[in-house]
Amino acid sequence: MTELFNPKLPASTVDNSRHSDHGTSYARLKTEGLDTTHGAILYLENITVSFDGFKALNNLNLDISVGELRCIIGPNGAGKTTMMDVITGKTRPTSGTAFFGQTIDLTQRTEYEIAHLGIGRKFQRPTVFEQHTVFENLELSMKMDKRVRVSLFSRLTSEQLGKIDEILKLIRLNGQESRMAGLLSHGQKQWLEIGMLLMQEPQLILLDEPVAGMSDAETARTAELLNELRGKHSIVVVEHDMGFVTEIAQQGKVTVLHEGSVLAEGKMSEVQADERVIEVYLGR
Ligand SMILES: Nc1ncnc2c1ncn2[C@@H]1O[C@H](COP(=O)(O)OP(=O)(O)OP(=O)(O)O)[C@@H](O)[C@H]1O
Repeated sequence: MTELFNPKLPASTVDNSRHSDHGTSYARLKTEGLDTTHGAILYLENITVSFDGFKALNNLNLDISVGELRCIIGPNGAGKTTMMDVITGKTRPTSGTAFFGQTIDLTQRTEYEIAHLGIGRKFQRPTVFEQHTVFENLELSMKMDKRVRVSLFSRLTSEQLGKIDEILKLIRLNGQESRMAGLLSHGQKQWLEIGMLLMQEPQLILLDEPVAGMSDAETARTAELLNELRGKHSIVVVEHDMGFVTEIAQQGKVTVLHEGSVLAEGKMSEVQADERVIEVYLGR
């Protein structure tokens, strides 16, 4: 399910120029209303989550930089989903801090507030409005973003239409805008949902196993899509498909979780060569 948000920002922080002087509107790396002076958008420090004494996360530390595309891998039960749940406020850590920018402690915010602050999460299974067209799905996402001053029944401006058009191209659904979303393939629904997230211009995007269940061709296209978003958004991807992770990680950092902690972190080639990672996850 996509979590929709509508950041409650003072009008002065809303950048109305973003559609005009930066080319593509989705191509704008924004940290509106967020203090990222030290370059990080997310800092998890010593996060522990105990379920009846069992530590799903155990002193987890993680920093994500503004504009980074970080892949998180690790065996089943390593704590990847629990980590995403802590970031989005679904699970409260037993101890530790989770900062969004320099000043916002996510552990003190509700799930609803966190979504409104601009952290967008896409769960593994796609949830689109099946009875609506592709175009309407994107339109509805934009209209649910309260920063955009339109009602559900108002007409779209040419700028808004342009933005939908850009996103349609990015998610490879241009030419399919009149199709019912329910008729799309699994992969196309996933892309549409990513497009719906992008319509809301999130500050941080969390993707949970985006290529699970996709065909090889769809997986390859999803890698292309994420590579196009590289440097334009701050993105955390949890994924088990190592071919896909290699494609999107490129020279960036990959974090390996194991038993609730970071086991290894570095370039994909480095973590793939790490004996401990081979032992617990990748195999010989
Ligand atoms: N609500 C809960 N109550 C008790 N234990 C839980 C709860 N949620 C998660 N766990 C346990 O915490 C550990 C971490 O689970 P988590 O789902 O975060 O792992 P994961 O890395 O996402 O695994 P997968 O790759 O299979 O999705 C697992 O052992 C899981 O059984």
